[in-house]
Amino acid sequence: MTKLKMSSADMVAAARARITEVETADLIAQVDDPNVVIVDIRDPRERTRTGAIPGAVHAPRGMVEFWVDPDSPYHKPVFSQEGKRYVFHCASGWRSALTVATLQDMGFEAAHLRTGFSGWEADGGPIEAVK
Ligand SMILES: O=S(=O)([O-])[S-]
Repeated sequence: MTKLKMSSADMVAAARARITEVETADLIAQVDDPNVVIVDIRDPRERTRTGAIPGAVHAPRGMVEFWVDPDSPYHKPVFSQEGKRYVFHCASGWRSALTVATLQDMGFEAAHLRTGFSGWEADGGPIEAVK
């Protein structure tokens, strides 16, 4: 078997060491804050199965770099709002850590929810159904 230069766990740890992590209780307290944009990068099936954070923007992980980039043909204006704080999340905080580290490299400021949606659910954060 091929020995990888870096494991996925190492990549997540390296990303987490250089990005801003938001605690679940803090994000629950900010869920209605109009200056906070929560971005869900999970797959549609995960969202349908578990529901989602109310008001969260869904951005498939595979498109995030293109959606935030104003020079990309795939840019989404939701990522060009002045004065907003962007907080990305996935299920357990691994994909969002890698995503936010990449966005940091691009110069796009964002944080991630450390525990992901699983922590949100466990801590009683509000959830809306996704069809
Ligand atoms: O990437 S993950 O933490 O949602 S498994």
